[in-house]
Amino acid sequence: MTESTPVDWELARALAFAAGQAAAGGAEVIPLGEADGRTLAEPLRALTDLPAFPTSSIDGWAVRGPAPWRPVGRVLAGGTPPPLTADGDCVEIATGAMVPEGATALVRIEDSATGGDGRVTGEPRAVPDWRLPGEEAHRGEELLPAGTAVDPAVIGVAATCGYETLQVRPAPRAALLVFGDELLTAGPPGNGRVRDSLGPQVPSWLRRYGATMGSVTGPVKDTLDAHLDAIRSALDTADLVCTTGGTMHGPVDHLHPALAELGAEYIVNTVAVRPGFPMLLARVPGPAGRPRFLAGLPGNPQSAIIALVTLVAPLLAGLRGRDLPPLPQVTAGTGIAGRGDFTHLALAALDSTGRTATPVGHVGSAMLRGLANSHGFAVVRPGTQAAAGDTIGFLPLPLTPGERP
Ligand SMILES: Nc1nc2c(c(=O)[nH]1)N[C@H]1C(S)=C(S)[C@@H](COP(=O)(O)OP(=O)(O)OC[C@H]3O[C@@H](n4cnc5c(N)ncnc54)[C@H](O)[C@@H]3O)O[C@H]1N2
Ligand code: MOO
Repeated sequence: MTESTPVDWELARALAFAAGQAAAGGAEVIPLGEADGRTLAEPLRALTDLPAFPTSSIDGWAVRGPAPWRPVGRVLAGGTPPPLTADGDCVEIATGAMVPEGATALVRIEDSATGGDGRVTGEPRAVPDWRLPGEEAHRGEELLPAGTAVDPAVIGVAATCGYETLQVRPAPRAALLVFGDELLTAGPPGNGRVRDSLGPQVPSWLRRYGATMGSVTGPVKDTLDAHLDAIRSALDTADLVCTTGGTMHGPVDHLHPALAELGAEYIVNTVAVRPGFPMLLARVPGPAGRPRFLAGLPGNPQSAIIALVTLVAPLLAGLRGRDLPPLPQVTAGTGIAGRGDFTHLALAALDSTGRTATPVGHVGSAMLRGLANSHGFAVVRPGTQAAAGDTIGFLPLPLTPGERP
Protein backbone atom coordinates (compact mmCIF):
# COMPACT_ATOMS: atom_id res chain seq x y z
CA MET A 1 0.00 0.00 0.00
CA THR A 2 1.28 3.48 -0.92
CA GLU A 3 1.60 5.83 2.06
CA SER A 4 2.23 9.47 1.34
CA THR A 5 2.36 12.77 3.19
CA PRO A 6 -0.50 15.04 2.17
CA VAL A 7 0.71 18.10 0.26
CA ASP A 8 -0.35 21.56 1.47
CA TRP A 9 -3.42 22.65 -0.51
CA GLU A 10 -1.92 25.86 -1.94
CA LEU A 11 1.28 24.04 -2.84
CA ALA A 12 -0.79 21.33 -4.55
CA ARG A 13 -2.48 23.97 -6.73
CA ALA A 14 0.87 25.51 -7.58
CA LEU A 15 2.43 22.13 -8.44
CA ALA A 16 -0.50 21.22 -10.70
CA PHE A 17 -0.29 24.59 -12.45
CA ALA A 18 3.47 24.33 -12.95
CA ALA A 19 3.10 20.80 -14.37
CA GLY A 20 0.54 22.11 -16.85
CA GLN A 21 2.68 25.09 -17.82
CA ALA A 22 5.70 22.86 -18.41
CA ALA A 23 3.68 20.62 -20.73
CA ALA A 24 1.75 23.38 -22.54
CA GLY A 25 1.48 22.93 -26.28
CA GLY A 26 2.92 25.44 -28.77
CA ALA A 27 0.55 27.11 -31.15
CA GLU A 28 -2.03 26.03 -33.67
CA VAL A 29 -3.88 28.04 -36.27
CA ILE A 30 -7.66 27.81 -36.11
CA PRO A 31 -10.56 29.65 -37.77
CA LEU A 32 -11.84 32.68 -35.84
CA GLY A 33 -15.24 31.08 -35.32
CA GLU A 34 -13.69 28.20 -33.37
CA ALA A 35 -11.42 30.28 -31.15
CA ASP A 36 -13.76 31.10 -28.25
CA GLY A 37 -12.19 29.87 -24.99
CA ARG A 38 -8.68 29.48 -26.41
CA THR A 39 -5.61 31.52 -25.47
CA LEU A 40 -3.70 33.78 -27.88
CA ALA A 41 -0.31 32.21 -28.61
CA GLU A 42 1.01 35.45 -30.07
CA PRO A 43 0.05 39.10 -29.71
CA LEU A 44 -2.86 40.33 -31.80
CA ARG A 45 -1.59 43.18 -33.96
CA ALA A 46 -3.51 45.56 -36.22
CA LEU A 47 -2.89 44.52 -39.84
CA THR A 48 -3.81 48.01 -41.12
CA ASP A 49 -4.73 51.34 -39.66
CA LEU A 50 -8.18 51.16 -38.10
CA PRO A 51 -10.25 52.50 -39.66
CA ALA A 52 -8.30 51.63 -42.77
CA PHE A 53 -9.62 54.70 -44.66
CA PRO A 54 -11.40 57.98 -43.76
CA THR A 55 -14.94 56.83 -43.09
CA SER A 56 -18.20 58.76 -43.03
CA SER A 57 -20.17 58.25 -39.82
CA ILE A 58 -23.34 59.82 -41.25
CA ASP A 59 -25.71 59.83 -44.20
CA GLY A 60 -25.44 63.23 -45.92
CA TRP A 61 -23.04 65.17 -48.11
CA ALA A 62 -19.28 65.26 -48.46
CA VAL A 63 -18.58 68.86 -49.47
CA ARG A 64 -15.64 70.91 -50.64
CA GLY A 65 -15.28 74.61 -49.82
CA PRO A 66 -18.06 76.99 -48.80
CA ALA A 67 -21.81 76.44 -49.55
CA PRO A 68 -23.71 76.18 -51.78
CA TRP A 69 -22.52 72.91 -53.22
CA ARG A 70 -23.31 71.24 -56.54
CA PRO A 71 -23.90 67.46 -56.25
CA VAL A 72 -21.53 65.67 -58.63
CA GLY A 73 -22.11 62.07 -57.59
CA ARG A 74 -22.80 59.59 -54.85
CA VAL A 75 -20.55 57.35 -52.74
CA LEU A 76 -21.87 54.31 -50.92
CA ALA A 77 -20.21 52.09 -48.30
CA GLY A 78 -17.81 49.75 -50.07
CA GLY A 79 -16.92 52.13 -52.91
CA THR A 80 -13.77 54.10 -53.64
CA PRO A 81 -14.85 57.61 -54.61
CA PRO A 82 -13.05 59.87 -57.05
CA PRO A 83 -11.60 63.01 -55.42
CA LEU A 84 -13.60 66.22 -55.02
CA THR A 85 -11.50 68.54 -57.16
CA ALA A 86 -13.34 71.88 -57.08
CA ASP A 87 -14.66 74.11 -54.30
CA GLY A 88 -18.46 74.17 -54.43
CA ASP A 89 -18.72 70.46 -55.35
CA CYS A 90 -20.25 67.78 -53.15
CA VAL A 91 -21.20 64.11 -53.31
CA GLU A 92 -24.01 62.34 -51.57
CA ILE A 93 -22.43 60.02 -49.00
CA ALA A 94 -23.67 57.05 -46.94
CA THR A 95 -22.65 55.98 -43.45
CA GLY A 96 -19.56 53.78 -43.69
CA ALA A 97 -18.53 55.11 -47.10
CA MET A 98 -14.99 56.27 -47.80
CA VAL A 99 -14.72 60.07 -47.63
CA PRO A 100 -13.44 61.37 -50.99
CA GLU A 101 -10.07 63.04 -51.07
CA GLY A 102 -10.51 66.82 -51.18
CA ALA A 103 -13.64 66.86 -48.99
CA THR A 104 -13.44 69.60 -46.37
CA ALA A 105 -16.56 68.71 -44.36
CA LEU A 106 -19.49 66.31 -44.04
CA VAL A 107 -23.03 67.67 -43.65
CA ARG A 108 -25.80 65.50 -42.23
CA ILE A 109 -28.84 65.05 -44.45
CA GLU A 110 -31.06 66.50 -41.69
CA ASP A 111 -28.82 69.57 -41.41
CA SER A 112 -29.01 70.30 -45.16
CA ALA A 113 -31.47 71.68 -47.71
CA THR A 114 -31.61 71.30 -51.49
CA GLY A 115 -32.67 74.42 -53.43
CA GLY A 116 -34.74 74.62 -56.60
CA ASP A 117 -31.52 74.80 -58.62
CA GLY A 118 -30.44 71.44 -57.13
CA ARG A 119 -27.68 73.04 -55.03
CA VAL A 120 -27.17 71.96 -51.45
CA THR A 121 -26.75 74.23 -48.42
CA GLY A 122 -26.19 73.35 -44.77
CA GLU A 123 -23.90 73.47 -41.76
CA PRO A 124 -21.32 70.84 -40.78
CA ARG A 125 -21.37 69.94 -37.08
CA ALA A 126 -18.60 71.31 -34.83
CA VAL A 127 -17.22 67.79 -34.27
CA PRO A 128 -16.33 66.31 -37.68
CA ASP A 129 -18.64 63.49 -38.73
CA TRP A 130 -15.93 61.20 -40.05
CA ARG A 131 -13.53 58.73 -38.54
CA LEU A 132 -9.87 59.20 -39.31
CA PRO A 133 -7.53 56.33 -40.30
CA GLY A 134 -5.68 55.05 -37.23
CA GLU A 135 -8.20 56.50 -34.78
CA GLU A 136 -8.74 53.08 -33.22
CA ALA A 137 -5.36 51.52 -33.96
CA HIS A 138 -2.27 52.02 -36.06
CA ARG A 139 -0.95 49.36 -38.42
CA GLY A 140 1.33 46.97 -36.48
CA GLU A 141 0.12 48.17 -33.07
CA GLU A 142 -0.27 45.43 -30.43
CA LEU A 143 -3.94 45.32 -29.48
CA LEU A 144 -3.84 42.31 -27.15
CA PRO A 145 -0.86 40.45 -25.70
CA ALA A 146 -0.07 36.74 -26.06
CA GLY A 147 -1.80 34.89 -23.24
CA THR A 148 -5.09 36.77 -23.69
CA ALA A 149 -8.16 34.61 -23.16
CA VAL A 150 -10.09 34.54 -26.42
CA ASP A 151 -13.73 35.52 -25.98
CA PRO A 152 -16.34 36.76 -28.46
CA ALA A 153 -15.09 40.36 -28.18
CA VAL A 154 -11.51 39.29 -28.95
CA ILE A 155 -12.80 37.37 -31.97
CA GLY A 156 -14.63 40.52 -33.07
CA VAL A 157 -11.51 42.71 -32.79
CA ALA A 158 -9.52 40.15 -34.77
CA ALA A 159 -12.16 40.12 -37.51
CA THR A 160 -12.19 43.93 -37.61
CA CYS A 161 -8.45 43.84 -38.19
CA GLY A 162 -8.84 41.42 -41.08
CA TYR A 163 -7.83 38.10 -39.50
CA GLU A 164 -9.50 34.88 -40.64
CA THR A 165 -7.57 32.64 -38.28
CA LEU A 166 -5.82 33.00 -34.93
CA GLN A 167 -2.67 31.43 -33.50
CA VAL A 168 -3.85 29.90 -30.25
CA ARG A 169 -2.73 27.36 -27.68
CA PRO A 170 -4.16 23.88 -28.25
CA ALA A 171 -7.16 22.95 -26.11
CA PRO A 172 -6.23 20.12 -23.74
CA ARG A 173 -8.11 16.92 -24.57
CA ALA A 174 -9.67 15.19 -21.58
CA ALA A 175 -11.22 11.78 -21.00
CA LEU A 176 -13.09 10.43 -17.99
CA LEU A 177 -13.05 6.95 -16.48
CA VAL A 178 -15.60 6.14 -13.79
CA PHE A 179 -14.63 3.34 -11.40
CA GLY A 180 -17.02 1.45 -9.14
CA ASP A 181 -19.04 -1.73 -9.60
CA GLU A 182 -21.68 -0.36 -7.23
CA LEU A 183 -22.67 2.39 -9.64
CA LEU A 184 -25.92 2.52 -11.56
CA THR A 185 -26.12 4.54 -14.76
CA ALA A 186 -29.92 4.70 -14.80
CA GLY A 187 -32.82 4.68 -12.37
CA PRO A 188 -33.03 5.48 -8.67
CA PRO A 189 -30.46 4.22 -6.15
CA GLY A 190 -31.23 1.40 -3.70
CA ASN A 191 -30.28 -2.09 -2.60
CA GLY A 192 -26.64 -1.12 -2.05
CA ARG A 193 -26.30 0.61 -5.42
CA VAL A 194 -25.83 4.36 -5.97
CA ARG A 195 -26.27 6.38 -9.13
CA ASP A 196 -23.10 7.50 -10.85
CA SER A 197 -23.29 11.27 -10.30
CA LEU A 198 -19.80 12.03 -11.60
CA GLY A 199 -19.94 10.59 -15.14
CA PRO A 200 -22.75 12.98 -16.03
CA GLN A 201 -21.30 16.16 -14.41
CA VAL A 202 -17.48 16.00 -14.61
CA PRO A 203 -17.31 16.44 -18.43
CA SER A 204 -19.26 19.69 -18.14
CA TRP A 205 -16.93 21.02 -15.44
CA LEU A 206 -13.93 20.02 -17.57
CA ARG A 207 -15.35 21.89 -20.56
CA ARG A 208 -15.84 24.95 -18.38
CA TYR A 209 -12.17 24.74 -17.47
CA GLY A 210 -11.29 24.78 -21.17
CA ALA A 211 -10.82 21.10 -21.99
CA THR A 212 -12.15 19.41 -25.10
CA MET A 213 -14.00 16.35 -23.89
CA GLY A 214 -13.21 12.97 -25.38
CA SER A 215 -14.45 9.60 -24.18
CA VAL A 216 -16.43 9.06 -20.98
CA THR A 217 -16.22 5.42 -19.93
CA GLY A 218 -17.70 3.58 -17.02
CA PRO A 219 -18.35 2.06 -14.73
CA VAL A 220 -15.04 0.34 -15.38
CA LYS A 221 -14.98 -3.13 -13.83
CA ASP A 222 -13.30 -3.28 -10.43
CA THR A 223 -10.27 -5.32 -11.51
CA LEU A 224 -6.69 -4.18 -12.02
CA ASP A 225 -6.69 -5.46 -15.61
CA ALA A 226 -9.86 -3.58 -16.50
CA HIS A 227 -8.40 -0.41 -14.93
CA LEU A 228 -5.16 -0.77 -16.86
CA ASP A 229 -6.94 -1.40 -20.15
CA ALA A 230 -9.25 1.55 -19.63
CA ILE A 231 -6.45 3.95 -18.64
CA ARG A 232 -4.20 2.88 -21.52
CA SER A 233 -6.91 3.28 -24.06
CA ALA A 234 -7.98 6.70 -22.67
CA LEU A 235 -4.36 7.89 -22.73
CA ASP A 236 -4.15 7.08 -26.45
CA THR A 237 -6.08 10.23 -27.30
CA ALA A 238 -6.27 12.36 -24.15
CA ASP A 239 -3.77 14.77 -22.61
CA LEU A 240 -5.58 14.39 -19.30
CA VAL A 241 -7.43 11.34 -18.03
CA CYS A 242 -9.62 11.96 -14.99
CA THR A 243 -10.66 8.94 -12.98
CA THR A 244 -13.25 8.81 -10.21
CA GLY A 245 -13.10 6.51 -7.20
CA GLY A 246 -10.51 3.96 -6.19
CA THR A 247 -8.02 6.52 -4.85
CA MET A 248 -7.80 4.80 -1.44
CA HIS A 249 -6.37 1.43 -0.65
CA GLY A 250 -9.47 -0.72 -0.21
CA PRO A 251 -9.81 -4.26 -1.61
CA VAL A 252 -11.10 -3.02 -4.97
CA ASP A 253 -9.18 0.29 -5.19
CA HIS A 254 -6.86 -0.34 -8.13
CA LEU A 255 -5.71 3.13 -9.10
CA HIS A 256 -2.37 3.22 -7.29
CA PRO A 257 -1.35 -0.27 -8.47
CA ALA A 258 -2.39 0.69 -12.01
CA LEU A 259 -0.27 3.85 -11.87
CA ALA A 260 2.71 1.83 -10.65
CA GLU A 261 2.22 -0.60 -13.55
CA LEU A 262 2.10 2.31 -16.03
CA GLY A 263 5.34 3.83 -14.69
CA ALA A 264 3.51 7.00 -13.62
CA GLU A 265 5.23 9.67 -11.55
CA TYR A 266 3.19 11.42 -8.85
CA ILE A 267 3.05 15.21 -9.03
CA VAL A 268 0.75 15.28 -6.02
CA ASN A 269 -0.24 12.21 -4.02
CA THR A 270 -2.90 13.22 -1.44
CA VAL A 271 -3.58 16.79 -0.38
CA ALA A 272 -3.99 18.23 3.11
CA VAL A 273 -7.54 19.36 2.42
CA ARG A 274 -10.94 18.35 3.76
CA PRO A 275 -12.93 17.02 2.11
CA GLY A 276 -11.07 15.37 -0.71
CA PHE A 277 -7.65 14.47 0.63
CA PRO A 278 -7.03 11.18 -1.33
CA MET A 279 -6.91 13.11 -4.64
CA LEU A 280 -3.84 12.71 -6.80
CA LEU A 281 -2.20 13.99 -9.98
CA ALA A 282 0.34 11.93 -11.89
CA ARG A 283 2.39 12.31 -15.04
CA VAL A 284 2.19 9.27 -17.30
CA PRO A 285 4.64 8.51 -20.09
CA GLY A 286 2.75 9.00 -23.34
CA PRO A 287 3.41 8.10 -26.95
CA ALA A 288 5.90 10.34 -28.80
CA GLY A 289 7.30 11.63 -25.52
CA ARG A 290 4.27 13.86 -25.03
CA PRO A 291 3.48 14.25 -21.32
CA ARG A 292 0.04 13.00 -20.32
CA PHE A 293 -1.66 13.41 -17.00
CA LEU A 294 -3.93 11.37 -14.83
CA ALA A 295 -6.00 13.08 -12.15
CA GLY A 296 -7.43 10.70 -9.58
CA LEU A 297 -10.62 12.19 -8.18
CA PRO A 298 -11.88 10.54 -4.99
CA GLY A 299 -15.13 8.60 -5.22
CA ASN A 300 -17.11 10.66 -2.73
CA PRO A 301 -18.83 13.06 -5.12
CA GLN A 302 -18.15 16.39 -3.40
CA SER A 303 -14.55 15.29 -2.83
CA ALA A 304 -14.23 14.58 -6.56
CA ILE A 305 -15.30 18.15 -7.36
CA ILE A 306 -12.84 19.50 -4.79
CA ALA A 307 -10.10 17.56 -6.58
CA LEU A 308 -11.24 19.13 -9.85
CA VAL A 309 -11.02 22.68 -8.50
CA THR A 310 -7.79 21.97 -6.62
CA LEU A 311 -5.71 20.02 -9.15
CA VAL A 312 -7.45 19.82 -12.50
CA ALA A 313 -8.38 23.50 -12.89
CA PRO A 314 -4.78 24.72 -12.31
CA LEU A 315 -3.35 21.95 -14.52
CA LEU A 316 -5.69 22.91 -17.37
CA ALA A 317 -4.93 26.63 -16.87
CA GLY A 318 -1.22 25.84 -17.24
CA LEU A 319 -1.79 23.59 -20.28
CA ARG A 320 -3.89 26.31 -21.95
CA GLY A 321 -1.30 29.04 -21.43
CA ARG A 322 -3.48 30.88 -18.91
CA ASP A 323 -2.47 32.35 -15.55
CA LEU A 324 -3.45 30.69 -12.30
CA PRO A 325 -6.17 33.05 -11.09
CA PRO A 326 -5.45 34.48 -7.62
CA LEU A 327 -8.01 33.64 -4.96
CA PRO A 328 -10.47 36.50 -4.47
CA GLN A 329 -10.75 37.68 -0.86
CA VAL A 330 -14.20 37.76 0.71
CA THR A 331 -15.71 38.32 4.14
CA ALA A 332 -16.92 35.29 6.08
CA GLY A 333 -20.68 35.70 6.66
CA THR A 334 -20.58 33.37 9.69
CA GLY A 335 -17.90 31.52 11.60
CA ILE A 336 -16.33 28.60 9.69
CA ALA A 337 -14.52 25.85 11.58
CA GLY A 338 -10.95 24.94 10.70
CA ARG A 339 -9.80 21.38 10.05
CA GLY A 340 -6.63 21.24 12.10
CA ASP A 341 -3.57 20.68 9.94
CA PHE A 342 -5.70 20.52 6.81
CA THR A 343 -7.21 23.30 4.70
CA HIS A 344 -10.99 23.34 4.96
CA LEU A 345 -12.86 24.02 1.73
CA ALA A 346 -16.34 24.99 2.83
CA LEU A 347 -19.05 25.22 0.19
CA ALA A 348 -20.44 28.73 0.42
CA ALA A 349 -22.84 31.10 -1.31
CA LEU A 350 -21.91 34.70 -2.06
CA ASP A 351 -24.32 37.54 -1.29
CA SER A 352 -25.53 39.83 -4.07
CA THR A 353 -22.44 42.05 -3.75
CA GLY A 354 -20.17 39.02 -4.22
CA ARG A 355 -18.16 40.10 -1.18
CA THR A 356 -19.56 37.96 1.63
CA ALA A 357 -19.44 34.17 1.62
CA THR A 358 -21.77 32.17 3.86
CA PRO A 359 -21.50 28.39 4.17
CA VAL A 360 -24.46 26.37 2.88
CA GLY A 361 -25.95 23.16 4.28
CA HIS A 362 -25.75 19.55 3.03
CA VAL A 363 -22.02 19.57 2.51
CA GLY A 364 -21.01 16.03 3.45
CA SER A 365 -18.34 14.67 1.14
CA ALA A 366 -20.84 12.12 -0.24
CA MET A 367 -23.41 14.86 -0.94
CA LEU A 368 -23.94 17.17 -3.91
CA ARG A 369 -26.90 19.22 -2.70
CA GLY A 370 -24.69 21.92 -1.16
CA LEU A 371 -22.61 22.15 -4.33
CA ALA A 372 -25.74 22.98 -6.34
CA ASN A 373 -26.46 25.92 -3.99
CA SER A 374 -22.95 27.39 -3.78
CA HIS A 375 -20.79 29.76 -5.77
CA GLY A 376 -17.57 28.13 -4.62
CA PHE A 377 -15.52 27.26 -1.59
CA ALA A 378 -14.52 29.40 1.38
CA VAL A 379 -10.89 28.59 2.13
CA VAL A 380 -9.95 28.13 5.79
CA ARG A 381 -6.23 27.53 5.97
CA PRO A 382 -4.53 24.98 8.29
CA GLY A 383 -4.38 25.89 11.96
CA THR A 384 -6.97 28.65 11.55
CA GLN A 385 -10.71 29.12 11.77
CA ALA A 386 -12.80 31.98 10.44
CA ALA A 387 -14.99 34.22 12.57
CA ALA A 388 -17.87 36.19 11.05
CA GLY A 389 -16.35 39.29 9.46
CA ASP A 390 -12.90 37.78 8.85
CA THR A 391 -11.30 38.14 5.42
CA ILE A 392 -10.75 34.73 3.79
CA GLY A 393 -9.92 33.33 0.37
CA PHE A 394 -12.68 32.12 -1.91
CA LEU A 395 -12.26 29.57 -4.69
CA PRO A 396 -15.08 30.14 -7.20
CA LEU A 397 -16.76 27.40 -9.19
CA PRO A 398 -16.60 28.07 -12.96
CA LEU A 399 -20.09 29.57 -13.13
CA THR A 400 -20.93 32.51 -15.37
CA PRO A 401 -21.96 35.66 -13.49
CA GLY A 402 -25.67 35.57 -12.72
CA GLU A 403 -25.94 31.90 -13.62
CA ARG A 404 -26.67 31.03 -10.00
CA PRO A 405 -28.67 33.53 -7.91
N1 LIG B 1 -9.95 3.37 5.89
C1 LIG B 1 -10.24 4.53 5.29
N2 LIG B 1 -11.22 4.55 4.41
C2 LIG B 1 -11.54 5.71 3.82
C3 LIG B 1 -10.80 6.88 4.11
C4 LIG B 1 -9.77 6.80 5.04
O1 LIG B 1 -9.09 7.78 5.35
N3 LIG B 1 -9.51 5.59 5.58
N4 LIG B 1 -11.10 8.03 3.46
C5 LIG B 1 -12.42 8.18 2.92
C6 LIG B 1 -12.42 9.30 2.03
S1 LIG B 1 -12.04 10.78 2.73
C7 LIG B 1 -12.75 9.23 0.73
S2 LIG B 1 -12.95 10.65 -0.20
C8 LIG B 1 -12.98 7.96 0.08
C9 LIG B 1 -12.25 7.96 -1.24
O2 LIG B 1 -12.26 6.70 -1.69
P1 LIG B 1 -12.05 6.26 -3.18
O3 LIG B 1 -11.55 7.35 -4.02
O4 LIG B 1 -11.24 5.03 -3.12
O5 LIG B 1 -13.52 6.03 -3.68
P2 LIG B 1 -14.42 4.74 -3.59
O6 LIG B 1 -14.09 3.93 -2.42
O7 LIG B 1 -14.43 4.12 -4.91
O8 LIG B 1 -15.82 5.45 -3.36
C10 LIG B 1 -16.07 6.24 -2.22
C11 LIG B 1 -17.57 6.52 -2.12
O9 LIG B 1 -17.98 7.27 -3.22
C12 LIG B 1 -19.01 6.63 -3.94
N5 LIG B 1 -18.79 6.86 -5.37
C13 LIG B 1 -17.72 6.49 -6.08
N6 LIG B 1 -17.84 6.88 -7.36
C14 LIG B 1 -19.03 7.47 -7.45
C15 LIG B 1 -19.73 8.09 -8.52
N7 LIG B 1 -19.21 8.12 -9.76
N8 LIG B 1 -20.94 8.62 -8.28
C16 LIG B 1 -21.48 8.56 -7.03
N9 LIG B 1 -20.84 8.02 -5.97
C17 LIG B 1 -19.65 7.49 -6.18
C18 LIG B 1 -18.82 5.17 -3.61
O10 LIG B 1 -20.00 4.45 -3.80
C19 LIG B 1 -18.40 5.26 -2.16
O11 LIG B 1 -19.54 5.47 -1.34
O12 LIG B 1 -12.51 6.91 0.87
C20 LIG B 1 -12.97 6.93 2.23
N10 LIG B 1 -12.54 5.75 2.89
O1 MOO C 1 -11.92 13.66 2.23
MO1 MOO C 1 -13.03 12.43 1.74
O2 MOO C 1 -12.43 13.04 0.37
O3 MOO C 1 -13.84 13.15 3.08
O4 MOO C 1 -14.56 12.54 1.19
